[in-house]
Amino acid sequence: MAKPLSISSTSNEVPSQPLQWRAYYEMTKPKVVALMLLTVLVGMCLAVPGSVPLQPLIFGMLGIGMMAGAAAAFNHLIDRRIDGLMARTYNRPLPKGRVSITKALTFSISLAVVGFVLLYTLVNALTAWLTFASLLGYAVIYTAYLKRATPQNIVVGGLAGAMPPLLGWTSVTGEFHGNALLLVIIIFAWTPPHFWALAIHRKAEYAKVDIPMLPVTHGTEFTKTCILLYTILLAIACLLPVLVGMCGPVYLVGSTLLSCGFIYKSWELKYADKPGLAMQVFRFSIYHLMLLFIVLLVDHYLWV
Ligand code: HEM
Ligand SMILES: CC(C)=CCC/C(C)=C/CC/C(C)=C/COP(=O)(O)OP(=O)(O)O
Repeated sequence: MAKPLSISSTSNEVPSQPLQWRAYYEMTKPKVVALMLLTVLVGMCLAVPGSVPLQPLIFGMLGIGMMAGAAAAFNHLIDRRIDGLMARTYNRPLPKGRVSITKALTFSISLAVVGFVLLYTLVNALTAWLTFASLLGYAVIYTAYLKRATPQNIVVGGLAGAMPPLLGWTSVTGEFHGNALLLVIIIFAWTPPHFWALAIHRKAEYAKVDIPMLPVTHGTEFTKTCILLYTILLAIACLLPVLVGMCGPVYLVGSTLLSCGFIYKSWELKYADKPGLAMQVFRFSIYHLMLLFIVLLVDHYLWV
């Protein structure tokens, strides 16, 4: 927390060329997009029995990945001022002046346009428009508006981040299906405990830049209660695929173990008086979602 804070949000110093690709790569939030692409892939695999047709598989992953990366880059652009003031983000390419605003804008728009054209021409129009709506949901509705407007910002804004399994599904089938929506609901319920755990740890920084994250507006204890309640809601949501007959026993056992682990960590966060628990919950959430979708995939190929 005692890191030096960057100040300039407009510096246009750009370092020598060879390392610049790293700055662009960083703006796409590659680890977040990688986990999203896993959920896209699982959405594709669950949409059809047997193997996924190659064209939607390749160009769907590519187009959705590019548009999600573009959305993340727009987030870097819009948030460059507050990012420069927070210890977690002050080193990002825009506040540090590693990439100019004009170049970042050109990069984001190009990535979004190429991604959209790939999806529209080589996958299908429904997926292209749904992905575009997700991009707008994250870059415009969440980042530019909700984030600064309400402590429920990430609950509503989380819908954009929850869309990838549906995007994978429609890439392959060209139509909506209730089962894909169940996967969206799971990520939607997962997002608040994922983010609020981090927000507890970074509460002072969000307060400093006037972003009304839940721990800032309603306090740490209230946020811990909400995390626990959402984790229980998530456990219920994780049972829905079994209840509709979409998944089998491997998923039931795997997801139940993961749910118990997550509830245990959230319970501990609320009731144990130990330091570092908030970041443990945050890290656990990432492994939880990754393993959950791997288990979905394993179950699908063993079950179908
Ligand atoms: C509105 C919804 C979401 C919010 C507000 C949010 C917030 C965040 C934040 C602030 C971080 C950065 C932590 C850091 O810099 O140390 C982060 C990390 C991460 N998030 Fe989320 N997240 C959301 C949705 C998602 C979704 C839908 C996924 C994947 C499906 C995801 C996957 C990840 C991963 C993998 C990381 C770790 C990245 C790294 O280590 O570089 N997040 N999240
Ligand atoms: C097309 C499509 C599927 C779009 C989804 C795009 C996407 C990358 C969503 C990620 C959600 C996320 C990391 C939110 C954190 O933003 P923040 O501004 O609260 O966090 P930060 O301070 O780390 O930037």
